[in-house]
Amino acid sequence: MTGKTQPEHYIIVLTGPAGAGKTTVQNYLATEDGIPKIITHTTRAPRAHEQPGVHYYFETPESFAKLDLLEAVHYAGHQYGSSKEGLERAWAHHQVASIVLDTEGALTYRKRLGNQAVIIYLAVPETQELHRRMLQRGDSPAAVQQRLHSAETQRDLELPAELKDVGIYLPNQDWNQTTAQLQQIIEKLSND
Ligand SMILES: Nc1ncnc2c1ncn2[C@@H]1O[C@H](COP(=O)(O)OP(=O)(O)OP(=O)(O)O)[C@@H](O)[C@H]1O
Ligand SMILES: Nc1nc2c(ncn2[C@@H]2O[C@H](COP(=O)(O)O)[C@@H](O)[C@H]2O)c(=O)[nH]1
Repeated sequence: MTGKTQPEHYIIVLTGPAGAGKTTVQNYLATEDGIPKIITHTTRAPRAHEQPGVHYYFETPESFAKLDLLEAVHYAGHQYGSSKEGLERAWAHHQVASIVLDTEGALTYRKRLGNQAVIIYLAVPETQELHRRMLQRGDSPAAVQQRLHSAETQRDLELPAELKDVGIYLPNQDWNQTTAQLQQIIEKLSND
């Protein structure tokens, strides 16, 4: 026995409105810091570039109903959910993992995991910029309109009041500034 305590495990929860850059940041953390991504489940159809098991596990409403999920939400007409098994698999080999969630999911993770859930809210204040980014990503104009007008995207334009004291508010406009702030957060977690 060395008396040394085990390092804490963390889950970086990337949240914010549609098009804010959550997936882009998740990919960056995987490439730059070797932080594994937790793949979630959805009933929505894959986008042109998306592959099953890489971007999402794509489900039918029937297969989704059979999953054992840590949390699940409805977002813009589709179901999304994340499994406890996915988190445990990532934590078996890594101290830190990441997941992309809407703000409702972020709240659930915080309530269930406390300080182990590190909430990063990616902020892009101008709706026009979100619109531009989704079009640039290849979404159809109709899909962008539907997404931006959904109650969930409107809600996620702000960090929820319950997360104001615990979430990290990270404006994602200048990419160099975003990555500099991300590296500070990762360094702090690694030293814990
Ligand atoms: N700082 C940035 N400046 C300019 N464009 C950016 C920036 N960050 C991300 N993007 C671009 O914005 C688009 C949307 O990013 P991304 O798909 O990561 O958003 P998201 O938050 O995951 O969206 P959704 O919730 O709809 O899946 C992408 O084309 C991405 O390259
Ligand atoms: N609460 C959860 N939210 C999730 C999950 N997987 C993704 N998401 C969020 O849904 C919206 C829409 O995603 P999109 O890929 O269709 O643009 C976005 O905010 C994601 O962060 C999940 O398992 N649980």
